This record gives sequence, structure tokens and C-alpha cells, in this order.
Amino acid sequence: MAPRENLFKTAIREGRPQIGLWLDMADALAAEIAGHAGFDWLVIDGEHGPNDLRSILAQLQALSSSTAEPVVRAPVGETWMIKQLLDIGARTLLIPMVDSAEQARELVRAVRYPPHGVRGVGAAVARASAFNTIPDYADTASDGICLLVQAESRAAIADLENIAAVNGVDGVFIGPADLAADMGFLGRMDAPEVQSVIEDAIATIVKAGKAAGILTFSEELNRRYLALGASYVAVGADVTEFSGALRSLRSRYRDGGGDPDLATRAGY
Ligand SMILES: O=C(O)C(=O)C[C@H](O)[C@@H](O)CO
Repeated sequence: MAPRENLFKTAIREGRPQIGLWLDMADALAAEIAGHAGFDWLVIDGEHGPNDLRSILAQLQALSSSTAEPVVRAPVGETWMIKQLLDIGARTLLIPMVDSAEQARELVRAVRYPPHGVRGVGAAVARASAFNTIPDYADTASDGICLLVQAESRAAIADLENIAAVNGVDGVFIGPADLAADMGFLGRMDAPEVQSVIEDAIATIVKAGKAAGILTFSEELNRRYLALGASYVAVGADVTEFSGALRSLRSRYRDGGGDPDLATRAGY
């Protein structure tokens, strides 16, 4: 039995738009609910969500009955951390703060077994191999693994062509919040200077033959990025959706109607 196909990886390779959501509740039940909402991909956020290996595992298990591809964002791109995430069954990884092609090449090595990389071999006891019931797991694992690197600094933008060209990088994901901050526009992702860099970055990634992705809570921007060739866009986050819905509900019962902006305030 070979590992099942990574349909998200196939879709972004073919340029078919994939709509995603950020999961920062760090909760299996919340992930399961999101899994049944029809998203194509869901980011289990190990960078900013209060996650550890166990909570990521629980969310992977909760999502195993859904068609959404779990995308696990590591806190940082460390080889030992990537090994643990792959062993618990994460197949699509999003690695934050990748500033150079050299860093991207190291990440490719981290997700591959020798002789192509440095991933430690422990498949026999790992969930990734369905506990040793996928006999050819080690030989076929890299087919299902999808490596997405995040470009979110001026340094990354300067080396973007080379990052996108790295063999084994499946997609480059633009982090608008960090990019804006690094450019001197903290919290102002909509600044024209930032938007112009983002649009050029999408073009560069697509020209290199790789999948471009991004997260924004603005529907207008998401539609624009899709039109420019981005193939996987995250359109919101569980925390902000939950919080916005609750505040909106509460404000309807407040004298005077409450603060109409509460539910829609942009986040980053
Ligand atoms: O820079 C960004 O934008 C991202 O990397 C995404 C954010 O980290 C995400 O958590 C939304 O706030």
C-alpha cells in the first residue's frame, strides 16, 4: 500500500486555486469543525498558535476524516523539528522566515531521507507510515511531501528568484504581515509600497514555475492575488472568525447597537 496522494500538492502544481484557513485555536475539535467546512487546506499554526507536538498530532488526527489538506506551520525551520512533524504524519509543511535559497536548500534536505537529505529514519514507529503498514513508505515518502517556504522579509524578496528555483521547494508563500513590518509598515499590509512588492513577488514565483500562496483577510485582495496567479490563498483564521462572530452577536444586544467595526476589524 503506497501513501495516499497529496491532492493539495497536485492541485497547486497544476495551478488549481485552493482556498485555505489558518487554525490558531490549537484545538482538535475546532480543527475538526473547520475540516468539515469545505476548505481545501488548513494551516495548523505552530508559529503563532499555542501548539506543541501533541496538539498538532491531535489536530492531524481530527482532520483525517476531512478532505482538507492539513498544512503544518513549524515554529522555525529546524531539521529536528521537521523530522518530528513528518513522523507524526504532517505531509505539507509551511516553514516561516526563509530568507535565502541556501536556507531553502537545507529545508529540502530536511524533508528527504538519505542519500537525498538528512531526515532521520524512524518510519517503523511513526504515524507517517501508518505504523509500519505502508511497507514502501521510506521509498515513496517524498512523493507525498509538499514543502512550502515563507518569504516575508526584504532579504527573502531580494533572493526570491533563487528561492523559488530551488528543486524540491513546491511553493513559496508570502507572509504579508511580516513583510510589511520588515519594510517599515507594521500592521499596514495595504500600503501601496507593500502591495507592489507582493504583486511582483507573486509574478516572480509563478514565472519560476512554482506555486505562489498568501494569506489576507481581505476578500478583494484575495481575489486580486488569485487573478495574478496565486494558487493557494488563506482567507481567514479560526480565532478571528470566532471572535468576530461572538462580538457581533453580543453587540446586537447592546444599547445603541455597539461598535459596528468590531466584527470586521482587520487582523495581522
Ligand atoms: O507574515 C504573515 O502575514 C504571516 O506569516 C501570517 C501570520 O503569521 C498569520 O498568523 C496571521 O496573523
